[in-house]
Amino acid sequence: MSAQREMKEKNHWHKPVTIIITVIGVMAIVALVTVAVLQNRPLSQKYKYGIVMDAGSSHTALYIYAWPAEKDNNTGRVEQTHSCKVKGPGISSYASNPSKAGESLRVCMQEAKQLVPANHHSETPLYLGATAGMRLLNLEDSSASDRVFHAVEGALQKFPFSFQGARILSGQEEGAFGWVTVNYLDDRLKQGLETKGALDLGGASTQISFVSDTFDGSESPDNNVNFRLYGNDYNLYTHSFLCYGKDQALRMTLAQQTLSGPGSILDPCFHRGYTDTKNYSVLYDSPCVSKMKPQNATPTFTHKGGGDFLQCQDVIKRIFNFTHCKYNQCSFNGIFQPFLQGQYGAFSAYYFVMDFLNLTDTSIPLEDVKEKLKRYCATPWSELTQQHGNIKYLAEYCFSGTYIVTLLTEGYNFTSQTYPTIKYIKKIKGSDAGWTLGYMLNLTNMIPAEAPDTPPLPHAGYVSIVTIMAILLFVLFIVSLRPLWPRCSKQPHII
Ligand SMILES: O=P(O)(O)OP(=O)(O)OP(=O)(O)OC[C@H]1O[C@@H](n2cnc3c(O)ncnc32)[C@H](O)[C@@H]1O
Ligand SMILES: [Ca+2]
Repeated sequence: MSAQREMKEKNHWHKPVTIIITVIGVMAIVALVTVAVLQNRPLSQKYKYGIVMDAGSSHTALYIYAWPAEKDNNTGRVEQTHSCKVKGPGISSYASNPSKAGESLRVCMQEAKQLVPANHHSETPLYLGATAGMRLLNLEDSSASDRVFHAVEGALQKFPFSFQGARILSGQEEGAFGWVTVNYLDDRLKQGLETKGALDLGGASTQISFVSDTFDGSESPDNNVNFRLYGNDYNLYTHSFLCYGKDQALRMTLAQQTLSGPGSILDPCFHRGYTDTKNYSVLYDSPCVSKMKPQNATPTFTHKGGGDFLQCQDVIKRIFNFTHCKYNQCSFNGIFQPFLQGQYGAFSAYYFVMDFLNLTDTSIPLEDVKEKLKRYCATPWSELTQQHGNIKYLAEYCFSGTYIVTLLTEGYNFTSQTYPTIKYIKKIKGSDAGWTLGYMLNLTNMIPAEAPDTPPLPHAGYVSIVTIMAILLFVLFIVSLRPLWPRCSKQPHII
């Protein structure tokens, strides 16, 4: 028993001072880890919002974007949380009744008011950007375009957002911001990866934008946009072809076939059995074709389908001018274009049309794409309407598919080899491909010119290291108390 008492006396762990030191040590380490972790934890996710209205030639769409409030500068963080398609045509169609243009936006704006939290309304920027439809109206009748903008601005100002104005984007801006959107959503900008080109086919204009090593801007400064994003310089080639969106291209193709003012035409881009009566004054009511209007023609003509892909390609080719090029190389209409390079994302009507035709898979060889189009165009109109009902755009898909293939190959010089570099896309990571996101990122300065400083460690790594170090310190502390440990080996044997 005396040996047991002696052992208890030698066991310093039972000394109050040792117990106090150990407890304080443990508390200090727990406090250290807690403070370090809490101090550096990511702040609670508060969001900021931005709204962009895309006033296109064929329709207007509203997009709501949201991003974590404390991380404006981090790429890939801004996401589209909602989109709303405005009912009715594009705002340029309201030239003779501008107040209706403003009214048409109301439903989508009400939706935005519901979806953006009320306490964020006044700090949420709202932009409206108009593209080729308003560009054409502005060319045709600038005071009519001013009246439309006036009505639209009046309607948007009535909402509680921070309205930043409505304006026409230049073709350059439209092309460049489409490229920014695609590469931002793909996370290529921040990581300094090779960028993707952007192909946008609208109703009234079409844009091509890409980075090419052979292009430094000197040959054609009008087609050059320079960006410095996240510490990388980009020399972007971009061009917007006004009148080469699919609706205006269809007008031009029809105009090509009615130059002499015939009473009827057999259009190879429409299906056999298709027939419609069209008004000359309606067809030629656009600056893209107004100069070609035949004199002394009857008011209407009969538009009949011939259903022939190859002939359709021939009439489409006639709207492209390949005769002059003052540069080393051109796409068409004497416009400079450097060598194609890298991958391309093709969106808007490129996607709608190729999706309908089941041709979004670009691993299908270009020759097979043409063969499928040939068969599709040769399908009688009655068979198509039986199969699909009377859906919108049905009559136009033969033209549109043929136009896309012709624009890409004859216009932009894509070949059978380079065709697979194109991907037909609608959305990237949940956000629509288009110029709107790039436009907002630019106007809110959300993409910095220089790469932002990032903490050397992500939060999880930081927490792990602090915890491991604290445990290590604790173990060392315990080991350092070794002289105070009970000496088990010298314990007297109890017999
Ligand atoms: O860029 P701009 O030229 O101003 O025109 P937009 O912005 O109005 O043009 P969109 O990309 O919205 O649409 C391009 C064209 O595709 C048409 N379109 C929309 N949905 C379609 C679908 O499902 N199938 C075929 N065409 C479609 C639309 O009417 C336009 O003619
Ligand atoms: Ca558009």
